[in-house]
Amino acid sequence: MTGTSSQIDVDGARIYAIGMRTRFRGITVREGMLLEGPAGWGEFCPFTDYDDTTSAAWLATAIEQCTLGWPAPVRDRVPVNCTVPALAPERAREVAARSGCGTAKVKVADHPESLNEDLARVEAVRDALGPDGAIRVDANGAWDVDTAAGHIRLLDSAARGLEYAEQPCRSIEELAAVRRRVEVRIAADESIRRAEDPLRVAVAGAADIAVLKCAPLGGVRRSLEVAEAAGLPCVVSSALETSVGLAAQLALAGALPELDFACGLGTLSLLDGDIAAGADSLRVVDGHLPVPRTPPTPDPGLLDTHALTDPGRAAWWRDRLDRVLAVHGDGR
Ligand SMILES: O=C(O)CCC(=O)C1=CC=C[C@@H](O)[C@@H]1C(=O)O
Ligand SMILES: [Mg+2]
Repeated sequence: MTGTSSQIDVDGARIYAIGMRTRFRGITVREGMLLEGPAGWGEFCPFTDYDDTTSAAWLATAIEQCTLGWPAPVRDRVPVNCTVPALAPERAREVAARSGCGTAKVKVADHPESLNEDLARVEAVRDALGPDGAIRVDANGAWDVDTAAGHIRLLDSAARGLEYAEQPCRSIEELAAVRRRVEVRIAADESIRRAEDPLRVAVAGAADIAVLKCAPLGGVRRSLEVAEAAGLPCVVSSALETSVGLAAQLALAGALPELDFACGLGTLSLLDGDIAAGADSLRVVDGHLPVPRTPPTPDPGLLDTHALTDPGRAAWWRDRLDRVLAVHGDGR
């Protein structure tokens, strides 16, 4: 079941540009579009380097949100991790300590010579969380198998125990090889969201945990199907959305039958502002986020504050939406 794009107010789409507090994934300004439909607002924010075919899944997620809403959740709130970008140890310690989260995801392998910085960062985060905290690392596919096996062992001792290592290498075959060589659990992220067939990860024995992001998978309903077919414990993780798009990710986390790990959804703090206000703004409290039943409504003042004003960029987004609507093609 999907809604149709003909129900969206394309001309009324709003475009935002919000600065990042720390450069993340090479991004310093996050841009995206907010679309209104009969069920509320949805967010269309594929990263600017994604092509139209890849972006069609992001549009399907926004269309689901603003035309249909989501399946009923089985929980009211979700534990979340704090996300620690590739920062110096002092800043990393502060981010983890201030977050109020018992779990931290630490970015590693930011550049080829990063090992010593990575080790110092996870030590600092362990210091901030104390012995009961959980630490996971994310290498975004940067290592080859030998490097991954070596670095994961060293990071595991520096962290005094890693909860898991996310996407140490690029390919499914490499993930499977690393998984055979280390004791630490392996989570697949890009291997699931960029795959033609996300289920190959489980079949190939490449991961212990599946990271799900509903925007690249094409919506909450589709992600629930992937979770069921994968048969792995799942972690829902954000795509750096405002609260409007984060709400869909939380709807997914809220509807998963089992949720054994904290989710990577505490990312609003990486942005220098939000589009939703008050209780609609999904800021972490006591290491948790609520599961919204309906999409948050953008705040009119914040839509103006964060409106993308560069006419060239605005035209680029409007053209992109038109092209991706054509790819999505549901009879509009
Ligand atoms: O999972 C988290 O803690 C935060 C989200 C996060 O890390 C990511 C969001 C968006 C793009 C990705 O490069 C990145 C990831 O790899 O998981
Ligand atoms: Mg990841």
